[in-house]
Amino acid sequence: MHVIETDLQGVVILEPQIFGDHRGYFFESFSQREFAEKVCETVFVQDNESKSSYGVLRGLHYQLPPHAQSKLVRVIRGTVIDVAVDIRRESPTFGRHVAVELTGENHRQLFIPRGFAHGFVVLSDEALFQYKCDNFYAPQCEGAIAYDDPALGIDWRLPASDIVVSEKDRHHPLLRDAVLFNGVLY
Ligand SMILES: Cc1cn([C@H]2C[C@H](O)[C@@H](COP(=O)(O)OP(=O)(O)O[C@H]3O[C@H](C)C(=O)[C@H](O)[C@H]3O)O2)c(=O)[nH]c1=O
Repeated sequence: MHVIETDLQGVVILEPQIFGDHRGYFFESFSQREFAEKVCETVFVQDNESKSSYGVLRGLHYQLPPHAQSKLVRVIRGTVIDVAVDIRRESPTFGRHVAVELTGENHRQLFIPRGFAHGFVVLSDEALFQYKCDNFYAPQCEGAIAYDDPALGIDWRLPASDIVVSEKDRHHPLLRDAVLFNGVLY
């Protein structure tokens, strides 16, 4: 597995070693040993899967401490732009984001540590999205910020008219207000 640093400390891209042959391909999609050796010691406790059609945007979500989650995300089929936003108020990269294209072909994964909001948008007709979390779902501690907050400057690569969100994701605060009204994000 090859690890690629990003502009945000701790957010890394993982490129697994793919073994292709006349039958197709094989790769280890996750190894606790290699992850601990090359990324960090964390124990994932929950696997999630979601399927979304073209234009669906899920995010920008996070869980507040003590239920904050690190996530290891990947696309089984399709293409997404996956985004992590630093929401740690004391961080020198507070409010900065990385955006990475994850596809069923490039097999890339993104590790998003605790302290980041996460979301993705689907560029293909459909995307099958799978991810590991190192803390359980805690809806009472869910937080979110507006995916289209101008201060974040995220290029979702689609016309706004193509973006499809849940009713919930239509009404999240700007990061600036979330800091004010959510108190400490982190
Ligand atoms: C996240 C989650 C949801 N659910 C249930 C709750 C709802 O009845 C249903 C759909 O939930 P939601 O609309 O919050 O799903 P997403 O919009 O994909 O939320 C996720 O979107 C972004 C991309 C994230 O990184 C988070 O993991 C998560 O917030 O699944 C569960 O039972 N367990 C869970 O861990």
